[in-house]
Amino acid sequence: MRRRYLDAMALVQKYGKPDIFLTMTCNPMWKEIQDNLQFKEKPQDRPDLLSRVFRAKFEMLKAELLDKKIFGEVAAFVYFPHLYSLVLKHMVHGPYGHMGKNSPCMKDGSCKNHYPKNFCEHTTHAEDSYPYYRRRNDGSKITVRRFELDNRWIIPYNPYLLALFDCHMNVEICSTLKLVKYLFKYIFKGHDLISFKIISDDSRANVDEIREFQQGRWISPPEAFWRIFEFRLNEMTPAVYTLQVHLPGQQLITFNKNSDLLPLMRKIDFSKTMLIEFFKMNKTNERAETLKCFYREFPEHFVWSFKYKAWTERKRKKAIGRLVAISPHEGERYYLRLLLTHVRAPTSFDDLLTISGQKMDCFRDAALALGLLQSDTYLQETLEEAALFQMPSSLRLLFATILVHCSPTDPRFLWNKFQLELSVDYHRSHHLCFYTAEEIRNKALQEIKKMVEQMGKSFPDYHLTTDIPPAVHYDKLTKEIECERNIEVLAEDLIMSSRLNIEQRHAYDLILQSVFSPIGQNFFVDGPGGTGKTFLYRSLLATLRSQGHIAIAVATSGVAASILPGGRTAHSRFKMPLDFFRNKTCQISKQGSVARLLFQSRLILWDEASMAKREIVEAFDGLLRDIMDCDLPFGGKVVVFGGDFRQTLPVIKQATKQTLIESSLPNSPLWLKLQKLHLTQNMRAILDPAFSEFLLRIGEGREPVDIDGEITLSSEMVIPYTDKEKSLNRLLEFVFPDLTAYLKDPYSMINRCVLAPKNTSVDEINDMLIRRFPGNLHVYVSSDRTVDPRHQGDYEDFLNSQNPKGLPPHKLVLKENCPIMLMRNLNPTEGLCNGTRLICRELRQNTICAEIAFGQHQGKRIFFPKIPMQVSDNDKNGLPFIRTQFPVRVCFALTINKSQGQTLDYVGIYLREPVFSHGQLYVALSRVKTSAAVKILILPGTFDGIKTDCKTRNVVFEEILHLTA
Ligand SMILES: Nc1ncnc2c1ncn2[C@@H]1O[C@H](COP(=O)(O)OP(=O)(O)OP(=O)(O)O)[C@@H](O)[C@H]1O
Repeated sequence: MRRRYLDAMALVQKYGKPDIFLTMTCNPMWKEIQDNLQFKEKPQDRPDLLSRVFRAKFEMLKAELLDKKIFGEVAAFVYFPHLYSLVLKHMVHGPYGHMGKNSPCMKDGSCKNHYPKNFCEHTTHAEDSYPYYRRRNDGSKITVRRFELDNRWIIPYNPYLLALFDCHMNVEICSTLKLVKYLFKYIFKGHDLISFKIISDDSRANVDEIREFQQGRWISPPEAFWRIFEFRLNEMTPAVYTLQVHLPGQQLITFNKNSDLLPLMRKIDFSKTMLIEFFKMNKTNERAETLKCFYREFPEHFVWSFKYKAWTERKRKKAIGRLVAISPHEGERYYLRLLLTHVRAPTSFDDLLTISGQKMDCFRDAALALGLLQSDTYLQETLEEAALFQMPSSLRLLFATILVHCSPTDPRFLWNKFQLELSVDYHRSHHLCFYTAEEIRNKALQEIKKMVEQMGKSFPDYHLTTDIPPAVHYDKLTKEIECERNIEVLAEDLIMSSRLNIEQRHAYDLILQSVFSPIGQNFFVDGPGGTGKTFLYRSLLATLRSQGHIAIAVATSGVAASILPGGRTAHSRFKMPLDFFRNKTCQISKQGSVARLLFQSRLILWDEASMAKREIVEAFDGLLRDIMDCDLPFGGKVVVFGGDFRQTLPVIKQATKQTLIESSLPNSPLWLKLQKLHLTQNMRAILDPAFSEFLLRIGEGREPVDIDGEITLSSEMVIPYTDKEKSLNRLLEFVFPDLTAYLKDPYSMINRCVLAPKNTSVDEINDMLIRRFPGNLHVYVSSDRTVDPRHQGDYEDFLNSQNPKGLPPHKLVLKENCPIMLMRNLNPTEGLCNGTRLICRELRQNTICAEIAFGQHQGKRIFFPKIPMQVSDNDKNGLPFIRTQFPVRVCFALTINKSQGQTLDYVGIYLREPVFSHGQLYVALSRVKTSAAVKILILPGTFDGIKTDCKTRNVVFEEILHLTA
């Protein structure tokens, strides 16, 4: 068994990805086969032997099954060259639904395991989701209990391992935390249980419920066999060392309750513990000195001898270390643990206490000085630090951000302490305008109030002063309108209308005509990437705004919103609930200021509507009908949607192709109500018509594919793969040829980007580039806490290792002048949306000062505090926690989905794995103006024997293109 297990592991290592695990059901037959055949060679080298055995067994079982008339339970017979095997009944799910209404998997009328699955040409492993296994629509069918089932009903299995070991065995990609939990549950859940009822023959006897229902333990014959022979049922590898953590002089010892303590005390050498010896090794052992390990990494390189109480160099076997869990209630011991998890190669307790040459009084202070703990006064320190910059208007925005996003315990204290710094510019102008101290104070307060209200909060809730005049009701109602009216119209946008091409001009005229006619129409501007949809919106917005009308601009994604003047995400503008699944209405009061704004608007533009779920657009329709008291679509307002269904569709976690298509706008009844305006001329790639034509073929899935379903890219576009490091360097050098040059002009870097399908690849590239970027490295460590404080001690390391989507990393590594992206909608009115790109200007301990890099607010300086951010409840890690960190991440590289809508000068596409969803390859390629401005690196997959430099997958859901044709 063990050998088989190791063989299986070898196979997995040979064929599998590093992040996979193996589950298997024990089968005593293996041992029998092994004993009988006396395998000298590895089984996979002797397919002829296996073939004989399996063939014989196959025939035997088939006969038996036929004899017992349970043939229907054999789902499929699979033949491999040289290998014969059976796929037993549990490899097929069903029949259920109309074929078997009482199937145990039926819940609320459908299968809780989501069978039948969709057909799928390739196995794809999307981000944060289960893998979608290949299920070819090749016409194969099997009859199970009178019903014909095809590939959609087959439970994932690994044909090679199945044939080799002849048992239900599968290899799964360990894609989610839930799956890991499931694996452990499988191993530790114990023996199968059944509940049985004993019915008395004598029906008149008294009913004894306790006797009637008993829980019985049922052991299957194979399990009994394994237990009798004491074979191992599972094993864990690598070994895990539990590392002790103790305060100085507080070493732990264990002893028998009957031990005589005095001799014991004399016998034990307290000077030697795992921790103290770890310190000693870091001072005296050459290897330890060069390795500079964290305490938890030490057992990977050294072995602890319990007998001699010493670490020696590890020669064999793998092991990893984990520090014992310590609750924050334990005080100093907890802080010591915190330091040990973040400080490399400490040489003593004193060394841990010494930070920047200064010895701290306790471990807590040391952790605080290293920024590992969030001090009670961190907000105060943040404001103190930012005040030194002497930029009072930015300081007021920071103050408002702190009020709204950081929930200070005593806002009034902060106001009293910093009111001078917050109003210093009014003090300066005091000599010119003769303001009184009271007036100056009120002016600063009014401005903070305005910002707080822009962020959607009520200013009086913060109780900064008692004497601030309450807002006039009318002001409250018009504040959103005022904000919209204050959006600056740029001169370059104003002249755009004179530069429109014929198609754009046609759309522009039609839309404006509708705006000024009594009954508003609704449009959908449909055009491939680069045909100037955004160009058209900008000219429309500029024309209407310059005439004093209200035109609202929203986009589905933050990045696309940041490109439009005054743009906001549709979610923030229409107050869509974050958990749209539970609550499907916009949180806007009909009497409120947003409703008034929508009422008065002449035009509402919604960019990248192809990325929005149809339910969101339907909720928006409901909102407008309600506000306008009109049952026409969108309440009779002129609403212009725009997008391209060749590009990426809504992002829905774990969604199948079917769900994605069903959730997109063309499946809504509203789609038919929208007048379609088509743009066809690619203005972005106007100078490279061949490239423009190639892009369309990619977008519409017309580029020819080979037998593996892959397209071939031109060799000029592809970076040849030699080895990962060299090829990746070539890609990065293409996009960022001279990183030092960007120090002088960081703006020249903002239109260069590496794109990748998944966040993991994006993080890899960002990490490489930030280290190569010139300048001093600043590492900001987040403080992570569980929502339920009781779990803090147990999960601290785990939380730090988590990198959930939408949250900044635990270790945020930044340098001055590097590009960053905002990860929260801090203040959309001031240009601070989720997706806004900025340039880091100054990095302090508690504040980051950055400059908006793009769009209408370009050049504006902003201070960011650390903000507590919570992972969404429905996140798959199953453990809600709060991370306090700067709400930004480095953005040399972006995911393809985030780049949608942008025009870039140079793009490097990093395909560590192929694209996994509709439109991704098209979006990535179509960001640039010519084919010379894009390079692609395709890493060979785990199973690719030969190099496939120029071949890659292009995922196009033709169904959605047919719907919109
Ligand atoms: N009429 C025009 N004259 C000059 N340049 C134009 C015109 N229309 C579009 N462009 C330019 O073409 C590029 C692409 O335009 P735009 O971003 O508006 O396209 P898009 O259709 O919104 O693309 P995507 O679907 O990728 O978001 C931009 O650089 C834009 O300035």
